[in-house]
Amino acid sequence: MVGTPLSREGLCTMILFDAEACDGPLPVLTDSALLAVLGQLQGATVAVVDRGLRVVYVNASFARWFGVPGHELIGRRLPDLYGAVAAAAFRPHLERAFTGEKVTYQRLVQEPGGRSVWHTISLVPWFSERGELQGLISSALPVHELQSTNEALRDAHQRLRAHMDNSPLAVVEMDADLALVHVSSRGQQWFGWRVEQHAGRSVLDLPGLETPAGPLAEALRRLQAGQELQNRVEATHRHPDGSLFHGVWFNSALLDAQGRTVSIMAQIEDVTELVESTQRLRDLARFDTLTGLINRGALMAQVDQSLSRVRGSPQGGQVALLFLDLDGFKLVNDLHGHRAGDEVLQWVARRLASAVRQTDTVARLGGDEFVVLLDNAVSDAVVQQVLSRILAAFDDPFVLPQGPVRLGVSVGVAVYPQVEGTVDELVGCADQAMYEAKRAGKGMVRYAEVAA
Ligand SMILES: Nc1nc2c(ncn2[C@@H]2O[C@H](COP(=O)(O)OP(=O)(O)OP(=O)(O)O)[C@@H](O)[C@H]2O)c(=O)[nH]1
Repeated sequence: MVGTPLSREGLCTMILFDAEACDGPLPVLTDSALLAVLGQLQGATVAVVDRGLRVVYVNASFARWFGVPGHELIGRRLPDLYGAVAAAAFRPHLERAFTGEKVTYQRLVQEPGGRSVWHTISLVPWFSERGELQGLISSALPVHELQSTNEALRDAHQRLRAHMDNSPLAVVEMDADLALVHVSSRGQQWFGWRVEQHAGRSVLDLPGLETPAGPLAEALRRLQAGQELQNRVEATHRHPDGSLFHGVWFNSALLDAQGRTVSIMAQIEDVTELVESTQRLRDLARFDTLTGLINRGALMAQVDQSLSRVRGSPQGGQVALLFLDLDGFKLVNDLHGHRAGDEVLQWVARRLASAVRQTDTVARLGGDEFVVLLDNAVSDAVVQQVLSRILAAFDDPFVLPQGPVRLGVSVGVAVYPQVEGTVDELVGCADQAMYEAKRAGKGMVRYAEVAA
């Protein structure tokens, strides 16, 4: 059939199926491509127009659409049939098709019953055997279901994206290789990631992750490997302005029918405030708020560790506890007020911290009581040296706005293993020795008694 001119009879035979369209004068169409195209258009609403947009062929469906016998449409111009508004809407498509391009577009069409239905409109250029453009074949097929489904999907997608962007969490979507696919606006803000800029790069290689090789990488790897469907992990990040933030990543994997991970979504919650307040609480539990030195509880834990280390070490070693109580401190409060007393305690803390070695520990037990713990390279000579520096730290007066204040200190010393016992016993021995120093006249140093 290809290449055979289509005769009036041939076309009429074809149009016999479209009885309404067939009566009346018919043009002779002479293109095999036209025949081929028309043959494939079963179920479609079809019209053929010449270069002047005059109708040369319509099928029954097209005639039904206009509610007139087909022959009444032959010779009429499309713009006249459809009206100016509709014609203006499809003119650009016609113009493209007249350049020789096959054009497909979708249009909401009012059906004869009044129902609006989405149609796919195809405009196929119709060429003569000599390659001259004769006109266009227009076909319309209803695609309502597909279109509605697409619209519903697009709506759902847009709603989901809007939810993602409104969420207080940052949402990051990755493919199975952890390459960035989508990042919500909050994620863009927190991490500085842009899909246009970072698409295809593994999230673990992007800027802003402080712990890329740590637990986060491991959690994502378990999802990639299909070992878990969801997990939760904490990680520390940096905002584009350089400030730190702590995030909890709630990750989930999407699997295909074969059970392979195809997508990973992370929803990240900013828990910086929580982490910082927990840290503050921990600090409060460990540190003395007035002086910033560690407190009694933290000191006891540290002495315990030091004793365990020395006891467990084949080389052994010494641990020295220097128990300090200020002499006549109550008078500072009484003379200058509690606030001045606080200031002196802060000064004492600073002077003690600079009197000891870097590896030594200074703690405030409460009131005017301090403990210095020496647990590293301790010898009798070292204890002596540190003691004399501590005593020297009280040589100079503490200068308050109210005037200079002179203070002394009494010190009790307990050195393990010369003094044996539990942490409490050791600290108790140093405390007892400090009382001996007080009794001996203050400003003195006394060693705890060594068990016979
Ligand atoms: N300013 C201030 N005073 C405190 C604080 N804690 C305890 N004190 C006071 O410190 C004093 C400690 O009492 P003592 O050790 O008996 O007083 P002291 O004058 O040093 O007596 P001696 O040790 O015998 O020389 C008390 O007056 C407490 O009220 C504090 O945090 N700030």
